[in-house]
Amino acid sequence: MSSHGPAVPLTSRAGGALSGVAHVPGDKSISHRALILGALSVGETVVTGLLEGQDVLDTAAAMRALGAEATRDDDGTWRVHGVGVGGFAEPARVIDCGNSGTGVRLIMGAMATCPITATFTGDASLNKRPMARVTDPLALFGAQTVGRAGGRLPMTIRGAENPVPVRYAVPVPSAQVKSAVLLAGLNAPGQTVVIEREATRDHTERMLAGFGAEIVTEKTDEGRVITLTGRPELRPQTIVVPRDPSSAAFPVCAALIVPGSDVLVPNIGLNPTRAGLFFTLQEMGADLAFENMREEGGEPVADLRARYSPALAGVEVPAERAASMIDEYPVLSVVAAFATGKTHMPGVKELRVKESDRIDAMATGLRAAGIAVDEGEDWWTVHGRGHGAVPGGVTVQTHLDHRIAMSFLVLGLASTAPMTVDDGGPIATSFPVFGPLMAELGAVIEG
Ligand SMILES: O=C(O)C1=C[C@@H](OP(=O)(O)O)[C@@H](O)[C@H](O)C1
Ligand SMILES: C=C(OP(=O)(O)O)C(=O)O
Repeated sequence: MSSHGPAVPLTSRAGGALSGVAHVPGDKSISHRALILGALSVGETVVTGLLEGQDVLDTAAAMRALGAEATRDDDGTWRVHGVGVGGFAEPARVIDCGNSGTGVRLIMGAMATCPITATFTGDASLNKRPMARVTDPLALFGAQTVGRAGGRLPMTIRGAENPVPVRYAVPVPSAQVKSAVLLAGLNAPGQTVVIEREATRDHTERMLAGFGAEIVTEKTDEGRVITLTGRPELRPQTIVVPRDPSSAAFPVCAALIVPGSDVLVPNIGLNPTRAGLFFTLQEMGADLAFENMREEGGEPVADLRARYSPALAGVEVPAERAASMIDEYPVLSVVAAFATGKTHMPGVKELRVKESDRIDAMATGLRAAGIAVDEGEDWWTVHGRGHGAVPGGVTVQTHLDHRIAMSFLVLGLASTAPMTVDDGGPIATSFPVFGPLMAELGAVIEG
């Protein structure tokens, strides 16, 4: 949906220890992919634990617009009746992906090798984000695109009538670009090869294999070389979506900085291509444990236990870890404010093209809250003040960015004075139960 109604200011304040069990919702990345691959298989895919955030609901609506069925049972189970690889129907209306880069980029990939035309749009944030990174490789398959200047939405894609397979080295570390190319490759006869220098989240590869596609990943000097054989018959699956590590990050980080806290966040997906934040927090001295490590539905899963950590210290976050924690830098920068010393975060240019320019949004808000931040095009450094020494006491702008909103609300739970965000509405895109879940732990967040 392109807009979420009037702005919803929210204020958080220090109100005592956080404790209890936080059941965060399903993984956003896996939820999008479950709907899209379900729509591309023949028969019924059953999904439990799907994230019912607006980003994913917009992808479900898009799958319906393209001819698949996607329905929800009363108990929250989702059923997708797919149309098969290459079977998408031409949508009668513009496809509105709301706030979701993942949704629009993966769907553009999936339709680009079908002989249909579709027009995509999004909200004010999504319509500013770069799409050429996806439409450039899609053109190699034979798709044609007309969009706004700079490769921005709204944008119309005419899918290739006779798609050809592609060999493509992804120029930026992006799972969305990699996934768009692989999904386009599904309906191209022959082998599509995607090469990525830095490993990004591999849910598309894992799930394609689960649906029965022939897909092989080799580690070479060039990086990861992923080869997909086109035109498979995808077999419908039963998918149990693990809980989202990117959402778990918020109660975990809050527990580390609020004195006396002890929080358990169960069943969190810990795919190594997603878990970088938790290792970084441990390096900073966080009291964070992975309990009950196991494998569920092809993904590693654990229960996270986070306790107040009075002696956090700033660290150098290795640039090569960036892709595995790219969405977690905003909340890491909040923890860094409560640590002593500098936390330096290099190799993070991609943060500038998310729902907002996340380096700019966080640096501006942190400075207003009394924390020194240095920044360059692809790095930033937070100068921590330590526990009890973060002033807060300001209103910050969230720029239609859910992670900026949640990060500053976490900061306000431990700063000297309360923090207000101008608009908490976008939180519903990825973590619709953030407010009640944090309240249940004892957090004071008021509208
Ligand atoms: O593939 C995905 O599900 C995602 C990939 C990442 O984006 P990029 O591919 O742009 O890095 C991430 O920021 C986003 O939240 C989800
Ligand atoms: C970057 C994000 O999402 P997307 O790119 O799907 O909008 C995010 O959820 O932090």
